[in-house]
Amino acid sequence: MVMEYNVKEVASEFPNANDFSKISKRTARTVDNRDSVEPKITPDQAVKLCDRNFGIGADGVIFALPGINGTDYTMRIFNSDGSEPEMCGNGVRCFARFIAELENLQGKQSFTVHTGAGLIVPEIQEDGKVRVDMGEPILKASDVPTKLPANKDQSVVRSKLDVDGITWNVTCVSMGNPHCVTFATEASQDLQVDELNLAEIGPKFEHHVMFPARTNTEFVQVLSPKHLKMRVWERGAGATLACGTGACATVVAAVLEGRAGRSCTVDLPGGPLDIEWREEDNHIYMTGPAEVVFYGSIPL
Ligand SMILES: N[C@H](CCC[C@H](N)C(=O)O)C(=O)O
Repeated sequence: MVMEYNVKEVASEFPNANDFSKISKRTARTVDNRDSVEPKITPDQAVKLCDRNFGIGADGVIFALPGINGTDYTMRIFNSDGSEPEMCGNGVRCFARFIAELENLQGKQSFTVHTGAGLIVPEIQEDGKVRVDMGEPILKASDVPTKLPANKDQSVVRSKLDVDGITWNVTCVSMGNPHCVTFATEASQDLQVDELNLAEIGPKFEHHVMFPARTNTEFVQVLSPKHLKMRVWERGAGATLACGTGACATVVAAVLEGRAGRSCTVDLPGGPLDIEWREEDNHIYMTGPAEVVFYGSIPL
């Protein structure tokens, strides 16, 4: 027997199930899961929710669960293909805004959130933007993970990667989830990111044998040492309009390759993010918007 649930009923069933969308143009649905340690919808249902033709449409589904080991909350994510990543940078800004709405909090707020990438601390600022302590980047090749041989200490920096006959220069960074960042191919030292066919090359990076957990891939153009332009093909979601962990990985890669400073604005198709890789604590801080733009419903 198929249990037909209209998402509104699901919402009424879970009175706080809500839809937070278009966070920095990365759309995410956030589910109030504070009363249960297991996600209230399955990965298959998340795929249905995310479907842009027969569902509401999103890049992923985020769950606000009870905290672990003293954190305020736990965040879990299902990508639009149903896979579960360790972390979602734009998603954690959705999460913070969602919690503030649920708990009717006003003004400056910060939360401790347990994630697959460890402790993450989003803070809603007076101007409404959300600043997130994204923790430290993970650079050890085997921890990204990548099978590419380390070529700078234990990390992969501006290394060669053959993708379907084209040699790309890549730097590999984990923000809890894997990222392959490229600024150039052997033949073209400066990418014109708007000219790239992401649908064609994205999956070849995502499923490349050198990335045993698949990878998110960022294609980057350096506009200045403080200003980068990036397009992303996301693991489990495809081409999205923004990727928070990807923007953080991009700045780390730019610093490691000597292309930019530690504080940059990263322009994504969905809007800019301000990223700082702070030398004092080696943490990365991401600042960007978070807003509700529409609600939807779907029978599950
Ligand atoms: N697709 C990503 C998860 C979402 C991360 C990204 N959208 C972000 O905002 O950080 C992955 O599988 O690692």
